[in-house]
Amino acid sequence: MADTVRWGILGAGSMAEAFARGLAELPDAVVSAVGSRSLDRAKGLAERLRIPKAVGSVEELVASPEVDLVYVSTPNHVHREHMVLALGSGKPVLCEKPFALNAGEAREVAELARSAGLFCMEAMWSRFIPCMARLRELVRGGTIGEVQMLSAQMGYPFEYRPGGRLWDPGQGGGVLLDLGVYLVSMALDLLGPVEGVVGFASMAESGVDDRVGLVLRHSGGRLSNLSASLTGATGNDAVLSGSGGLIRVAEPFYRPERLTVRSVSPISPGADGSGGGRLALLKGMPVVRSVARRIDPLIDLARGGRRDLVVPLSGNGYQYQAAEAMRCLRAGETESPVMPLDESIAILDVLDEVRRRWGDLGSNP
Ligand SMILES: NC(=O)C1=CN([C@@H]2O[C@H](COP(=O)(O)OP(=O)(O)OC[C@H]3O[C@@H](n4cnc5c(N)ncnc54)[C@H](OP(=O)(O)O)[C@@H]3O)[C@@H](O)[C@H]2O)C=CC1
Ligand SMILES: O=C1CO[C@H](CO)[C@@H](O)[C@@H]1O
Repeated sequence: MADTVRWGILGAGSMAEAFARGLAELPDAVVSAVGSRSLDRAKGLAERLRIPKAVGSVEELVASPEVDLVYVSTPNHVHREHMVLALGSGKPVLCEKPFALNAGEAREVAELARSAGLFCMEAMWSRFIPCMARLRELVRGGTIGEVQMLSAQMGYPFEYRPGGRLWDPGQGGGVLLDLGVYLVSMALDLLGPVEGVVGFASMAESGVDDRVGLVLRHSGGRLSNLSASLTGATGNDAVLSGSGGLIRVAEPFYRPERLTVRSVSPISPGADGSGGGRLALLKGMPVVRSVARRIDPLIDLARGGRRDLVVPLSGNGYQYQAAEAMRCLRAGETESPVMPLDESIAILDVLDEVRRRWGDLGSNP
């Protein structure tokens, strides 16, 4: 492999452009070709970003000899087909989220990539943002004790456009596949494998899910409480709770630059329920005991302290996942340890189960 990795971008829409702009942060990456169904659209992007080659079909793009690595940024319903074409042409692949429409499709692609010995990864860019790497370090280092729960939300009031990719069931639209995928990815990343899931949704007129609420049960009794919306604003932040404190991941949690860590020491109620070990402290305070009991957790927060950690990102943040794909390619690794194929399959297993249960629970029309 030459020093510079030559990317071929499949799709010429908004994400294709954002990804190409992100790549500009990497001195050892170039975009050598872009392809879309419409040659004009591919040419438009090529002109704007000075990409040397534009083609008007998926087949031409994946067959291009000047492409080392294909980035798939077409709509969800064609991810499987486009990855199969790229891998079939002997090209490693980075594919936009969601990796596929369901876990069955994801397993098929994973098998193909593995049997061909080619690199393949879902472009779950949030996992590669430096602040998220720092969060994983904190969690593994026991900063908040035993990690027990995640609460996260993601939502924006998108304009309702029935033919658009978000709203069209035929293109794999819906909030679960567009935004829910980030929430479930984060939950799996931080709390481990999922053993059970329940969820409710509201449905848009077009037939896609436009709001969802999920509870995931992870191994060891850990829980995630997740919600997503295509119709309204949410906090877009996340809180990870542990036996010894909590970490707040600042908005937007999928591309964060700040973590707030709060330590909370254990509350051990005495025989009289007055706060036990805190008694000495409480006694010194000019408050009655019943009030002290109520503010005990707040005292703990104040004593444990609060730390803000700022971990800035550069550019638009899409380059970090690309850098990992390039590292893997050079190292001869066919999967990234940060986002292996089994993780993409596990995410879709959860999304499949939620969708299956909606029917079971009769929560939707
Ligand atoms: N990581 C992130 O932050 C984001 C990720 N995404 C993901 O990126 C993907 C694309 O989204 P976005 O860029 O917004 O979508 P756009 O509609 O803006 O672009 C889609 C592109 O795919 C092409 N295309 C559509 N259908 C086909 C087909 N059947 N065969 C070949 N090309 C096709 C279109 O070109 P043509 O007109 O020529 O067909 C167009 O260039 C989605 O999977 C989405 O989930 C999206 C936004 C943000
Ligand atoms: O992946 C995504 C990231 O966030 C966007 C909202 O800002 C989504 O619409 C998009 O699909």
